[in-house]
Amino acid sequence: MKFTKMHGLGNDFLVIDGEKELPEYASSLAVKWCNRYFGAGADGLVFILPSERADFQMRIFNSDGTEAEQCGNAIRCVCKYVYEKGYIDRRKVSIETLGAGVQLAELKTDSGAVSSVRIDMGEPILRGRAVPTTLEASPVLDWPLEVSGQRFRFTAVSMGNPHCVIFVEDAAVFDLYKWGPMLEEHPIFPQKTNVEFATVTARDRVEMRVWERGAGSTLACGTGACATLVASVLHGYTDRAAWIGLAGGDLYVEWSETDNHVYMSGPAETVYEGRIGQLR
Ligand SMILES: N[C@H](CCC[C@H](N)C(=O)O)C(=O)O
Repeated sequence: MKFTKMHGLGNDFLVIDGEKELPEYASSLAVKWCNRYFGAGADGLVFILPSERADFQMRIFNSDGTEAEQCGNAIRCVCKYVYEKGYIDRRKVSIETLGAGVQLAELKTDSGAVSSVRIDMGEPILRGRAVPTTLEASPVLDWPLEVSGQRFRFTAVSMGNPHCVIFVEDAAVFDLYKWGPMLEEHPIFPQKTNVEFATVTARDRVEMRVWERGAGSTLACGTGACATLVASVLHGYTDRAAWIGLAGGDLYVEWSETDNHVYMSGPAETVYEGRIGQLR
């Protein structure tokens, strides 16, 4: 089976095109192919499929085989792919997702290649399933959480997929590998969660490092960047548009006051095309 290796700020994917419907073995294929030693290596496996509601449908599987409702960096890669393959001849494209509805994208091109994509990521869900119903009514933004003796306060924001945003002294040096896995699997998150550690450095800039549900530490997380901006605005730390600085680079995120939608802008790159599995 052929694939195209792509990434958004180093959050990398194997993109599969040409399937008419999701293969039933998609999950096990993700585990096998995303393995960085025994497979091609990636944070996720992405399928571009036909859609009756949008120009295309995107399905995304984490490297542990779990399917995610949405993926910000992958959706930018999908938009780049379909434009540069000539499937569309316009700079606007709609993508159906599993858990975030149909999302609209605007492409910026430079001599025929897509240089960056601006995605309407839809409305943030603030009382999402990441927060148990017992706490749902509370106006409190910061939820208390204790993990092996360490107390945290987090803001739960869903972008179709769950995010737990924690503001820390210095995200760039925070011990992601120690606390990320424990928070990802904490029972307070019935669907598990992506975990963002954030440090506000200006009204228009937040440094963020991410431990992703089903993928672990990645260089960037698009939905996580959106969740981080929303949490920062809710706390009054930043304006409604800011740069989110990630290990792999910067994303520009805006939370519109007019339509309450979150808009994420950033690059997408193609690395190579390959084929995996027995050639004969
Ligand atoms: N691990 C995420 C899916 C990928 C999201 C991330 N790579 C992005 O760019 O949004 C989850 O299980 O919700």
